[in-house]
Amino acid sequence: MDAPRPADAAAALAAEQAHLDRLYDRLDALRAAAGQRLREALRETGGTPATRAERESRVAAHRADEARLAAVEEGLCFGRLDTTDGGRTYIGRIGLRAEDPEAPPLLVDWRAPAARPFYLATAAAPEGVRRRRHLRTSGRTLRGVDDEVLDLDEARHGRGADVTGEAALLAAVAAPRSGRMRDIVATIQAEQDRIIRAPLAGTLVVQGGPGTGKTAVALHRAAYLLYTHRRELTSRAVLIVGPNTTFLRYIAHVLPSLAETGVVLQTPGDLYPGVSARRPERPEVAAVKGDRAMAAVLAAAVADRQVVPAGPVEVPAEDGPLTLEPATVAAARERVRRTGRPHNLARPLFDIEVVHALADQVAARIGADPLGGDNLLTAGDLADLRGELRRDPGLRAELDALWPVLTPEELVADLLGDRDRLAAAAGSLPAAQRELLYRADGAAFTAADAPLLDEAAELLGVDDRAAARAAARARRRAESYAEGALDIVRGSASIDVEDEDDPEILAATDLLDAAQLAARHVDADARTAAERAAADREWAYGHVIVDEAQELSEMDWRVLMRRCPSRSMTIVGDTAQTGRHGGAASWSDVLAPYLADRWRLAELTVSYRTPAEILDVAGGVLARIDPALSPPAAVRSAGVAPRAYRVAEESLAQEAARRAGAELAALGAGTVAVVLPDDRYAALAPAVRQAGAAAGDRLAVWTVGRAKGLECDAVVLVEPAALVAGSPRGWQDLYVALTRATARLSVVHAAALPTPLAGLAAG
Ligand SMILES: Nc1ncnc2c1ncn2[C@@H]1O[C@H](COP(=O)(O)OP(=O)(O)OP(=O)(O)O)[C@@H](O)[C@H]1O
Repeated sequence: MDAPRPADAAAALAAEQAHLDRLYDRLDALRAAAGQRLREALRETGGTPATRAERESRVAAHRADEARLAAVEEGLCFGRLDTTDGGRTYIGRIGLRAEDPEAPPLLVDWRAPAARPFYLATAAAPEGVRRRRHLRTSGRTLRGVDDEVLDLDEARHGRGADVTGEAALLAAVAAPRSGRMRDIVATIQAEQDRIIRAPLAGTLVVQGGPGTGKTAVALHRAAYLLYTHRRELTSRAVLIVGPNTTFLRYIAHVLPSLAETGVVLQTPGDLYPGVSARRPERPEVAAVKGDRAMAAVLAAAVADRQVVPAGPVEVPAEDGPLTLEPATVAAARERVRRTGRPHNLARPLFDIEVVHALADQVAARIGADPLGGDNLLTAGDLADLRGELRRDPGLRAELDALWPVLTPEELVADLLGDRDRLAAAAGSLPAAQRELLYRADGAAFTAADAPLLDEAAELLGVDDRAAARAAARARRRAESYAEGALDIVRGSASIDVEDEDDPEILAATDLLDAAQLAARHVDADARTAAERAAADREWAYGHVIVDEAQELSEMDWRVLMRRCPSRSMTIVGDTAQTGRHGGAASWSDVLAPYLADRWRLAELTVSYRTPAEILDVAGGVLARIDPALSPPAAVRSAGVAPRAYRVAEESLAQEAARRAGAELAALGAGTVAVVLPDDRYAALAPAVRQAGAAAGDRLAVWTVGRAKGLECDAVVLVEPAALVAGSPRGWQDLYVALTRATARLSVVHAAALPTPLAGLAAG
């Protein structure tokens, strides 16, 4: 095929640069306008509470606009589609229209239907696309273009450059990594695009090996769904759950650059609002807490707090002491339990039952007819008697002891901190597991406690009558304020409107009554849906995305399913990487309790991170996990074989630091991670960090748990045998550790290497 003449190529580049310039001019104009609107809104002052709230939300919207336009500066336009009918479409991070609304769009958003062929068209199925062009830019300058000619006729006649889209992909995947994830909008692959644009409804599971882009796809799907179902999802918000805060920091910047809001990012430990469960937990304890058996344990713990006294209890009362018989309490408890109400919400019913029984007791004593006839007390007397009893502080204290109103935090802390309570509620668990649950120190909550707290909240119910009464009081206050405001409007109507009786003229009072005006005032909650969602345990999200989903426990799943009653979910993960005891072994096991088989599976098969040389080694480890599994195909090879360095035990830290230094030098740019087994972390991490301090944030020191979902350019893996021996999921941990690198892997060890690594060339 003939290459285009240099003069033609230069002219084509100049034409593209001119188009880019037009796009950036338009972007600048939009940014200036957004800035102007923001400044104007900020200058406004005063007004009623309602107008102030309205202004605050306008300011927030203008700020979001400014941020959205600033975030697309780099790589604003990255593609061009030429269609067989002569059409030409530029694809970019956002859509841009010319000032003239009739003119064709200057730039089409990558999420719009018109952009789809950019990701899907192939020579075999060109979808009307003649040529796909990738634009390589840095800042506002065009550096070059890569063309794929999909019209075979044109390709045969040698028009168009013979460069494929692979160039852009390979450049992207081989670029050095920083500590932040980048978006992949310019190079989304067809199998990824199908997942990103899958319908909103239903549950989609995305299974794929390390580096196949699961996280990238999940984030781009969030952006796509928010774009396509904007109204529905910005009001209900999208929840993205990732394994730990390091991971959330790593991905947090991808979404703003995709210009999205309405997203809540949380770890499983954050899902119970108000408690940020960060305390570390031993894996075997987390395993017990994560088992679904804990749901029954918590239900039993609640039941255990509904006490029947061992013998009769004397309750001091005004007209002489009363006796509360165990049988009376047991009968009251039974009747209340049968209502199925949550514990706290059932308490008033329990009070009524007990008060009735005691009132009958008093009535029998003071109203008995000496002649043996019916009781002499009237219904009114009896009601008075019950009222007195209800207010009696002695009886209230007794009721509090028999059926205490509890917060979830109290229930869980009391249970875990008391062996007797554990024995009563967790009798179905083996004694060793009960002992693991016990904690003597009453310390802060861990991530594995968060789903227990959430479950406890479900079982206890929130008695929000006090809050509802307060809200009603606030509403009444606001209504009387609004009534006053409307009076003023009515009073001044004759001044504002010349002809009061003109039916064509609507006064404020025709459109609003005090209650409506007050409701506007009270409901003006300036928080975004995402902020409200994060603070509300009962929020039902519009869509939930779970990353590294294989790490969630059965109890975590119960929480997530409660947050997403519609089951509109995207679940991404890799069951071969499950590190948590009690994490997912198969997706059907995880989902069956909630969905039976009503979920769809999509698979990703190509690794864009890990080069062929490293995947070869990882493949041997994967075979140890399950001989039926094979690693994803590598999109490229790095040209460097992994190496092993054997040293004496006491030199592990020193050698790891030395290797890290050598890798940093070999890479030039990019990041290195030293991955340590959990049981060596405390001993080795400080020395490695100190030795590598000069590298700054180009060097990270991770345990495997921390490394989940992250990547770097070179990995120095220390003592893999300890990694394998350190956990029942040791092989999975090794598989994760090996597959973090985009380019280079070295292994530093004192003990013999695990068999699949035994063939590594010695360094
Ligand atoms: N289409 C693509 N174009 C460019 N880069 C891509 C593409 N798909 C994935 N990548 C890159 O490959 C790397 C791995 O992606 P990602 O972290 O999403 O994989 P993963 O499947 O979640 O991996 P793991 O299972 O290890 O967590 C990232 O750097 C990502 O940006």
